[in-house]
Amino acid sequence: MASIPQSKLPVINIENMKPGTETWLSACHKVRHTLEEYGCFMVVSDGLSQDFKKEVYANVKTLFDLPTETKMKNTSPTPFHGYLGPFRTRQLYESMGIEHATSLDDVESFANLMWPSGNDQFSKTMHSYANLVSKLENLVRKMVFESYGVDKYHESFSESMTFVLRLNKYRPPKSNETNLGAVPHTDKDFVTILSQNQENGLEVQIKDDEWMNVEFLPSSFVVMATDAFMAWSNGRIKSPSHRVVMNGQEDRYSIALFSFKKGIIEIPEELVDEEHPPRFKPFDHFKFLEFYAKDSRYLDHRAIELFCENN
Ligand SMILES: O=C(O)CCC(=O)C(=O)O
Ligand SMILES: [Fe+2]
Repeated sequence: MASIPQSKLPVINIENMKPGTETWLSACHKVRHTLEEYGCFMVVSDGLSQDFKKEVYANVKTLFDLPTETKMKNTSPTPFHGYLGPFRTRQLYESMGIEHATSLDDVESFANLMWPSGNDQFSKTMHSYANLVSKLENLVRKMVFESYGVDKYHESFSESMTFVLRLNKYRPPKSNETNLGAVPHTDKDFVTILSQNQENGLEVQIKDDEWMNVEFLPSSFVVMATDAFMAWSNGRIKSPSHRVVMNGQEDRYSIALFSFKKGIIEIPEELVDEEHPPRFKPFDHFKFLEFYAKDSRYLDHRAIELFCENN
């Protein structure tokens, strides 16, 4: 079991390992056990150099500096995939979505919407970022599948994955405003991978009444499990509740890569037995997202429970 120093997210090294080696297998188990216990961990990645990160966040800031009516052109038929302006439960928040961000054409289409003659630098940078992070997403899933002995499903699962890159901005609160940038919630994609500029604010609920302040290390990402990943694992993996609290005086920017599976997610038969009867019926991931967009009565894991019960 991963042991963690008091109030620090576990940091796991998952890069530069050869599948099949003992180091690899032991890392796979560590990833799985940490996701079962905490639902999230931190990865320090060679790919996120200080220079690259600066370039990524400079581009994100340029994007948010555009007029609101331009940003509102970022629309999508899929819920939570386009522009989100500040709203009642997220007054400090503004967010944009780049769908299929691992395809350069799609990032360019997004940039063409935002800037009349496109923005090559933005497109190249965000596309490289999306590729780096989607590789990490793939690796995390592979490690968990392998640790559960269901690696044979990994490849076909990966072929059905699609990614949206969500760029977030949180402004500091005015004196009469709440400092809650994002209310407590669990994520509805499959694996979330987060980074931030230098401003902290993410908090993860470790126990009922205990919120852990996440301090991102340089070059780090936070890997977070979700309701869909929890359901796939028949309830073994934790979908941690998290929130954003703005204590600083500077704008906070973060980027979330959300992965979604096109089609049905079902519990592998290997994770079902007499002691572990299936807790979730097979479900269509995007239909779950549509359901959640219409019925957001529960922001936490109860949403997937309700959806699977009634579909
Ligand atoms: O900004 C962050 O660090 C977290 C964002 C988040 O939780 C989300 O977009 O679901
Ligand atoms: Fe989230």
